[in-house]
Amino acid sequence: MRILLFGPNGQVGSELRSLPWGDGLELIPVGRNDADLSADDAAAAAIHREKPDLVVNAAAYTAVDKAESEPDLAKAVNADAPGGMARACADLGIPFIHISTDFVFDGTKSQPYDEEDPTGPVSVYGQSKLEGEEAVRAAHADHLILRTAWVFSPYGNNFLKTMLRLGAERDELGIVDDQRGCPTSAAGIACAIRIVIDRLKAGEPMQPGTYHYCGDEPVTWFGFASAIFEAAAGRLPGGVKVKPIGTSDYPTPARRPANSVMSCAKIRAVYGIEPDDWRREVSRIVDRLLSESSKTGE
Ligand SMILES: NC(=O)C1=CN([C@@H]2O[C@H](COP(=O)(O)OP(=O)(O)OC[C@H]3O[C@@H](n4cnc5c(N)ncnc54)[C@H](OP(=O)(O)O)[C@@H]3O)[C@@H](O)[C@H]2O)C=CC1
Ligand SMILES: Cc1cn([C@H]2C[C@H](O)[C@@H](COP(=O)(O)OP(=O)(O)O[C@H]3O[C@@H](C)C(=O)[C@@H](O)[C@H]3O)O2)c(=O)[nH]c1=O
Ligand SMILES: [Mg+2]
Repeated sequence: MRILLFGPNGQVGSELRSLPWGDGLELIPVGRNDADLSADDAAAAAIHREKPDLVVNAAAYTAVDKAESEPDLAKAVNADAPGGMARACADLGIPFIHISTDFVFDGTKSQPYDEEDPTGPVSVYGQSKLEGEEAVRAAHADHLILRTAWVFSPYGNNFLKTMLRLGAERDELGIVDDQRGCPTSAAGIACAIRIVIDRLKAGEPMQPGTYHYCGDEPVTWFGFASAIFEAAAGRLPGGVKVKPIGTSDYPTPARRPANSVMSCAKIRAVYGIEPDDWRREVSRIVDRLLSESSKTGE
């Protein structure tokens, strides 16, 4: 089974590449140099060229604040490109796995969001990702849209790495304590996707549709930061104090949902995939990053 992967150098893409492949599964990475997803039809051309058995899209425009001033680029990468991928997959009659976000919700629900809950993005990024979902659904029935949230990993840009960097530079950090969500390791997302792939390899049809997959325990960004600094305890130069603040104390170009906690009941019921144990993953990744930086003397 040949699997074409868009976004191989992002957080999720890197974790997917680091899984053991072979044994009947071949991963074909298609990076920015092979296909610039802001260009019309680049994605479809790559799919028609490679004729894979499955396409996984881990590429996206993920700079939430910057997207407010680059809406056309965000839409091209997050909406038009996945739509083109889905159409090419439909042409070839192959399944398509796409990743979306908790930021498609407006955050006004007080309970965890289900897959059927109404969407209502409050940012350009969220709107572009929602348009991507809609384009995929319209183009190809045999799709799986995995909505995830608050992704962290040793790779690329993410909140965990930002906290370790700022924590080493500053004595005190104010972190918003009135936005709740579910942190999710990129490794957990890669594992979830791999479970779906292994089922396909075993000859089972995909159970198409939209699924939520995220960390098992909701927190605020302040709670997430606190967990990161607990995991790093005693190992950051100077130490750092984390202070809870309100959204209004930390103005940003993009609005973010106040509650984007998602229920993972559906993916557990259909695929037997358990939510991510994000606290365990935070410890593992903080240990890895701090031991790497102590070796390189950074
Ligand atoms: N990060 C998060 O907190 C969350 C992410 N998600 C979703 O999960 C998925 C994976 O996210 P994550 O791994 O964090 O993303 P990253 O930002 O780490 O990686 C995204 C990848 O997309 C590639 N890409 C961006 N623009 C283009 C382009 N024009 N042409 C080709 N490639 C491009 C980047 O390539 P390059 O390396 O060359 O820049 C990068 O490798 C995305 O769909 C995202 O929306 C959902 C919820 C939370
Ligand atoms: C750096 C920093 C951020 N914050 C706040 C701002 C914001 O509300 C929150 C998180 O900031 P970030 O910019 O790191 O996170 P952000 O890029 O908004 O994260 C989002 O990315 C996209 C791609 C998604 O799909 C979402 O699920 C989510 O993970 O923390 C502070 O309060 N203090 C700080 O010092
Ligand atoms: Mg960010």
